[in-house]
Amino acid sequence: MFILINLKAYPCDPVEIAQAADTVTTEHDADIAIAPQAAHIQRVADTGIETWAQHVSPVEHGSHTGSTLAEAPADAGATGTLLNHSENRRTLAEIDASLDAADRAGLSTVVCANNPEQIAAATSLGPDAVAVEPPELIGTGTPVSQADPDIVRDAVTAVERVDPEVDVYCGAGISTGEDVTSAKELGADGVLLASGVAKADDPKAALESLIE
Ligand SMILES: O=C(CO)COP(=O)(O)O
Repeated sequence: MFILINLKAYPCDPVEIAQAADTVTTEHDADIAIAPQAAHIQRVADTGIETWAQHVSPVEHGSHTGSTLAEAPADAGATGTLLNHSENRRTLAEIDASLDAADRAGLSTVVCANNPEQIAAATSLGPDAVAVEPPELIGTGTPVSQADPDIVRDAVTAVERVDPEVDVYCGAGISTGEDVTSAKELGADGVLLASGVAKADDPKAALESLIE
């Protein structure tokens, strides 16, 4: 199971979390990546942990002040990017153009979506993976795999119908190894989480509990 940890804009130490994730990854042969703030990508990537951007803009080189050109996080060491997170929703046209930008920069892609219908639409754009995250469960500590298992099952079915090559992740409220196992049993290839690690008093212990 791939475990992608989105640090959002939480007041955490991204390098401390990255170092802990790198240690846990090595000690337990786990598959963990960290998505920090854009300005922290280089320092996080320098720890050796797989590093992702939280978003890249749907632009090429040019007059795009304030945008995140896909090549910038890639140059800083990122190998993938989230797109269309629930807290950063984009139009279908923008997601499509951001996917082109990520491809151009050699970044892997996960397109987030609220429900199986949006997951089907996102899958049709050809990302590497999609992630279903019901917004009402984000940050609650109540795992989607427990509160709404059908949304995960239906997302998996939707992806199989549109493009079985695309991986399916789920997220919202995930914080324990049990949650990760439940997600796997529902057919997910990975999980996306944030507060369970970014807000933990002991991020290393939180990471270890995820892969138990
Ligand atoms: O939005 C999320 C990951 O991108 C999920 O957040 P929580 O893990 O805090 O529920």
